[in-house]
Amino acid sequence: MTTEEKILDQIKNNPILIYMKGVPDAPQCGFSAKAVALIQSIGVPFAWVDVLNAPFIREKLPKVSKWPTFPQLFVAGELIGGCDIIEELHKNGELSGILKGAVTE
Ligand SMILES: N[C@@H](CCC(=O)N[C@@H](CS)C(=O)NCC(=O)O)C(=O)O
Ligand code: FES
Repeated sequence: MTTEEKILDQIKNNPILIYMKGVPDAPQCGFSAKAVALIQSIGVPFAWVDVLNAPFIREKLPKVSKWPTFPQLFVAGELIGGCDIIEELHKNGELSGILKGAVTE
């Protein structure tokens, strides 16, 4: 499997997936820490990939998703965005519905 195929596979098979730096219990960057904390605050199960531990994915994902930075949140196969967008969706009350909708699909 190529790195791109692996990425597409991960996105397809995990209804909520965050590519982040570090792991949810020990994020290695403030942006990833904030993003994952907001997702955790909704209380839905989610998958994660630590790009610091997956250098090929770190290199390839921005080309696949056309999003240059980490974190990157995918819900139901679609890119939602990074930390700023997750924060915005949390503030305007949309994050919960987006995440819960994906889990019960
Ligand atoms: N404003 C961005 C902040 C994220 C960001 O700037 N990430 C940088 C530093 S962690 C990044 O991923 N750079 C590319 C890399 O490290 O591979 C967001 O909303 O997610
Ligand atoms: S690792 Fe330095 S800003 Fe994210």
